[in-house]
Amino acid sequence: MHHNFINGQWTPGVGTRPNVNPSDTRDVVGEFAQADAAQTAQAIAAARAAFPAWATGSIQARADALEKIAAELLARKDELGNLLAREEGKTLPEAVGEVVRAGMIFRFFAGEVVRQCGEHLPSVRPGITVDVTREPVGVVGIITPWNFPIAIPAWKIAPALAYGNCVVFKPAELVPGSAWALADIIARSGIPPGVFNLVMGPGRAVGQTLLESTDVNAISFTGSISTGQRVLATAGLRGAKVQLEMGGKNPLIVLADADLPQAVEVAVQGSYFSTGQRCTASSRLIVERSVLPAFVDGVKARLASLKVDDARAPGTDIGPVVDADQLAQDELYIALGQQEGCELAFGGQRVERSAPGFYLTPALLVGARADMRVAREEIFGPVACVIQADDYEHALHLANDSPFGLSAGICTTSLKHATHFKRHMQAGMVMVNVATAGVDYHVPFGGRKGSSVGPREQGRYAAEFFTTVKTAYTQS
Ligand SMILES: NC(=O)c1ccc[n+]([C@@H]2O[C@H](COP(=O)([O-])OP(=O)(O)OC[C@H]3O[C@@H](n4cnc5c(N)ncnc54)[C@H](O)[C@@H]3O)[C@@H](O)[C@H]2O)c1
Ligand SMILES: O=S(=O)(O)c1ccc(CO)cc1
Repeated sequence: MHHNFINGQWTPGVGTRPNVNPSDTRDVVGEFAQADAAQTAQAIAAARAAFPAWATGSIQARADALEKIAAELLARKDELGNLLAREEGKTLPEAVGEVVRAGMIFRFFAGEVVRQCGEHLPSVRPGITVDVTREPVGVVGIITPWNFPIAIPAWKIAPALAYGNCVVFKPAELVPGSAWALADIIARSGIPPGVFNLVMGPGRAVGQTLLESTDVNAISFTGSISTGQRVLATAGLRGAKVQLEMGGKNPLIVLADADLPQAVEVAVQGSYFSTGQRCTASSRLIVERSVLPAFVDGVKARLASLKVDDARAPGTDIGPVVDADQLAQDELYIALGQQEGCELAFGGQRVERSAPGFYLTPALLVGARADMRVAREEIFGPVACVIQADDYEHALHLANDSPFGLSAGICTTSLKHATHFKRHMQAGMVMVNVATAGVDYHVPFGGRKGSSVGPREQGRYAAEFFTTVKTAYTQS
């Protein structure tokens, strides 16, 4: 049994929930505690009580704790990657890579603890000086989705702790294993009781309590648009600081002058790896007319070479979809795309493997138009659609015609078009001859329009959300 971690104690929940392997639904990864609103309130109270000492305590102790967490994550990358692949379904190399990303994030923020700085300025008034400093926000509620079970928690928890905040962490119901393992490592890192708390359980009980509690000063959320809107309406309305990372409908433009084999690889990597379950996945492939047939043939040939199988089997390129609901959603959109007039040029079929799992072949819809639902709504599976463009200007117009603005890419050998695209694409992250998915851990991450609310995550920009600025005037 895996308990919640509240005020330095492993604490049984009010119920339990099994964690099921999507590659083999007969395999139960473990039983995990489920909290209710009252237990969540205990965690919030513990974080509140721990905050004054943690916020003003030794920064060396903070840095040492984060470095210890980083070192253990990196040392156990294979074991934790195996757990992650087993509970979420991304392939073993992808899962090990995610654990390494989590370790590097903790290492980065261990360094940031001792690199915090402020400003000392002259005042416009004689005899007065001004200091601008950053202070922690307080108690931070961290609410995460299932698709990056350890990296997303790491990139919220590490900066929260580094800048002196206390944390109540509520992971997604589908992937408590990696969250629990991370909590276990944090619990042994030397941080005082109450500074970090893990509360597993349903969004409507645990998450909602975090949103409503006036003892929670900030909410950092990654997940769906609908839940994000609820976070904004509840926590935002009561004045909490709110950071939302939500969906994407990320375009990849392929121009006639692109290196075509490279463009095919960039498209396949971005659209289908990690089973397409990345908010940065390329789900709209916007292709200039003259190269469209060759591009589609290239993508189909590459997809045919991919092995869809158990996430942990050697040689698997694409693991299963995360659960039955997501599989049904993927299939619904594939059928909808065909009803809207697309041709299903490849895949989109359930496949049987040696064990019962949620296996779907990567689907390519050709002949999409910008107004179709498959071209506007996030599917969050191994499904991409191809939209024809007349030229670069048309392609850019189509790419920007979206309620989302997270990541966007272009494949071209034209410096002129690449430069124009980087400036005029309305997205938080733009890529030239690089997949829309696959980002560094030390630079800002986030989007525009309906994709994100609040300051960027990651790198030094994380300080914007996890600290609040103070201006001090001193008459000498
Ligand atoms: N932009 C990004 O950085 C990014 C990254 C990964 C995933 N996503 C998005 O996440 C979605 C998939 O993840 P998901 O299905 O886990 O999303 P989700 O919104 O269903 O759940 C996210 C988290 O919110 C919690 N939650 C649910 N109801 C809640 C409530 N009433 N109050 C508070 N918390 C509540 C869930 O329990 C979970 O922990 C996709 O839409 C994807 O685009 C975005
Ligand atoms: O684009 S990816 O590098 O795959 C990536 C990693 C982590 C996250 C977390 O939101 C998103 C995208």
